[in-house]
Amino acid sequence: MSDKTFSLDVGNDGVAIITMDVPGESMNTLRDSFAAEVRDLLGEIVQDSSIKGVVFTSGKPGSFIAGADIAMLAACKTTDDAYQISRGAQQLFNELAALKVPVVAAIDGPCLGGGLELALACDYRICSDSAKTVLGVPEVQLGLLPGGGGTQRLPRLVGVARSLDMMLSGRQLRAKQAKKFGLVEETVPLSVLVDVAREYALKGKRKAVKPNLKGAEKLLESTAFGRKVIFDQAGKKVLAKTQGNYPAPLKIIDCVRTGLEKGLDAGYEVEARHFGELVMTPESEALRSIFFATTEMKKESGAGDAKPLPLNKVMVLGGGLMGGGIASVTALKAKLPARIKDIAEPGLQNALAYSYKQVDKRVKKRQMTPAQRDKAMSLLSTTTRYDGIKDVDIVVEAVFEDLNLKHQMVKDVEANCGEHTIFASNTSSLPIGQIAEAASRPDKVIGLHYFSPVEKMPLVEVIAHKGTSAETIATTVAFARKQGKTPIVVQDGAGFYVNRILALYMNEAANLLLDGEPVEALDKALVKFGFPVGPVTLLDEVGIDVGAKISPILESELGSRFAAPAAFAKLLADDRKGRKNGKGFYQYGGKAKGKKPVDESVYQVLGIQPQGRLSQSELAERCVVQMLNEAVRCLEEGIIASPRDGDIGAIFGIGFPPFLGGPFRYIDRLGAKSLVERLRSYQERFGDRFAPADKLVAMAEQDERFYP
Ligand SMILES: C[C@H](O)CC(=O)SCCNC(=O)CCNC(=O)[C@H](O)C(C)(C)COP(=O)(O)OP(=O)(O)OC[C@H]1O[C@@H](n2cnc3c(N)ncnc32)[C@H](O)[C@@H]1OP(=O)(O)O
Repeated sequence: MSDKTFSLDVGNDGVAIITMDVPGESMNTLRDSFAAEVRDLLGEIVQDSSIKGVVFTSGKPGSFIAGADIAMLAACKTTDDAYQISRGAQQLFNELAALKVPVVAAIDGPCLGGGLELALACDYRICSDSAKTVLGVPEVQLGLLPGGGGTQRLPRLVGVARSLDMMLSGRQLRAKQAKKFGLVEETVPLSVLVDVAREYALKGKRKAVKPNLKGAEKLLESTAFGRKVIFDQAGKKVLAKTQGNYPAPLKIIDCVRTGLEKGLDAGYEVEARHFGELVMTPESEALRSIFFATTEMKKESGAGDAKPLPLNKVMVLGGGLMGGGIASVTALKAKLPARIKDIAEPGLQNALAYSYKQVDKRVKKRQMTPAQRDKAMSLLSTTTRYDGIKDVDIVVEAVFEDLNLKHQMVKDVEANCGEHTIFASNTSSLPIGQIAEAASRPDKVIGLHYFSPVEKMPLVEVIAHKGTSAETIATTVAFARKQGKTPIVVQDGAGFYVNRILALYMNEAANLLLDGEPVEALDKALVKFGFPVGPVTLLDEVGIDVGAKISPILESELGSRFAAPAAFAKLLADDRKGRKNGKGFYQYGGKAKGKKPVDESVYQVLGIQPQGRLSQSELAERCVVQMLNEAVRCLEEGIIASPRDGDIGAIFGIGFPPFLGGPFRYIDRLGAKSLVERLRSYQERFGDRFAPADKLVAMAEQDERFYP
């Protein structure tokens, strides 16, 4: 194996092919140490007068370049280290762009971040139409900005508004969309990719780069005033979305603006400066940690060396919202046949309609063809009886939260399915060990807890009870992954991990409400803190009745700190269930989308006078410290295996602010000692529900951290 990353091959037609293939890696990423090798090749090209054009391609099938090596960025010790990386990339790409002969990027697979910036420095970009081909600048999701000249080249190629959309969202465009955006010249089948790129390489140097804009878009972008409107709007949108918690987006806007107002040199300089600053921020460190954690988790079986069993056929019990969602991701994402069973036809029709809606949405967005939709739907079948299921590999039950009913399901499945069939329960509150008591093969019983809406929420908890076999765990983890989920394996116990930490946070919000803090003030405070929605909105969404059902289970299993405030019973007595029956903390009558007004009559029902006394930060802190403390208890009790799993679980399951990196990273940032002090001061004022976890106290005494 060659120890070189780049090779040069000049064809008889005078086209030189540069192939990038980082030795020993599954994916190409860019490192500053490659610069010398690339410069040597560029020197050779300049020297060779027979070369008429260059094609830049990858030697790894299905992987162009996934961006700069994130580990290299994480290793930066100072702002200047990161500034130099950005400057180095800009210079190298400028040298590539300055070649006298045309350069064409032939793209197959991910072309992201620095990879796209390299492609942008080429005269032409041709990409394959393969499903793996995606183009984008996802740096913002790492708390960064495109630091290889992307903030300057992208707006000049696709326009200001489109480039801001790409850079501020970090979204990845598929081949067709990339063509529409003017990002690539052509999308072609992989088999002819390099041939077409060769033809472009012989076309001559590209003269001018101009975005392909029409109508109002063109008009707006062609004047300084119009561009100012775009920047101002983007800035406002960013602040509303990020609540000022993420520094990268505003810096991205600044780079684009500077470059367009003051010229390329000023633009490159500000890009590198901001890039250097961002790499060293705690927000970027936290966001990078999520990338490292999820990449690591993709390789884990969830049960040591255990290997997953093959999965060919799935059954879903219950055609409700959860069952429908589970069947839908099984067919659509995992591409496995799923048989849905319900006691009555209407449930089955609902489940099918639900799945159809999901796939049809994708057809409307042109992410799928009608034929692909029909193929996905053909994987779903329905039944009201246990028939045609002898060979199913896994049954996911999503019926009512009733232990007797679940016991019956276990028995039915054992009687009708094969010896190897796994019984996975989507319970959100019942201990899996109790469900397994009805099983003659308890090693095949496991929990598989999805979050609603199933197709959107990325997390699942895989819950092993004491008797679950390692093979069952590994198979269930593999199944969840096929469905596009990030699974964390947790131990059995009331509320498992996610609902357990969420319950205490929600209870504290309820306590604050009963102390007279207004509904909007609470929701605003936690949204400002970084959660996607506030706790009161969340309770309305989840259902006040659902919360009321779970609380007593948690209280009896885990202790009085889980007791829901007694006054909440009055809400149910007033038939307030939340959004589902149009009656909760907010009003749901109006047709208008967006923010709903608070239903002020709720204060009367609860017997309180709303009167905001506490600051936003105190409101947020009181709820959040409860969540942090309980997360530590879960680690202490072995409910979660590691701080990493606890962080990913909270971010993907609840929307814990990603820029804080999860509860455990956030505790490290606060310091265990300072958290214990805050908890103790609340404990003195409000009682033992704030008593700090033993592990936290011990860590505070030893001045320890969860992460090195
Ligand atoms: C100066 C520049 O502007 C700065 C930058 O470019 S910052 C980087 C921007 N790029 C990104 O954020 C892309 C990050 N990568 C991804 O999103 C995904 O890996 C992907 C969509 C490319 C592929 O996903 P998937 O097929 O599921 O493969 P995945 O398991 O994630 O990755 C495969 C391998 O590539 C590695 N990898 C992918 N992108 C990487 C990156 N940018 N840096 C370091 N390693 C990377 C992964 O760690 C993994 O390594 P392993 O095989 O040793 O575990």
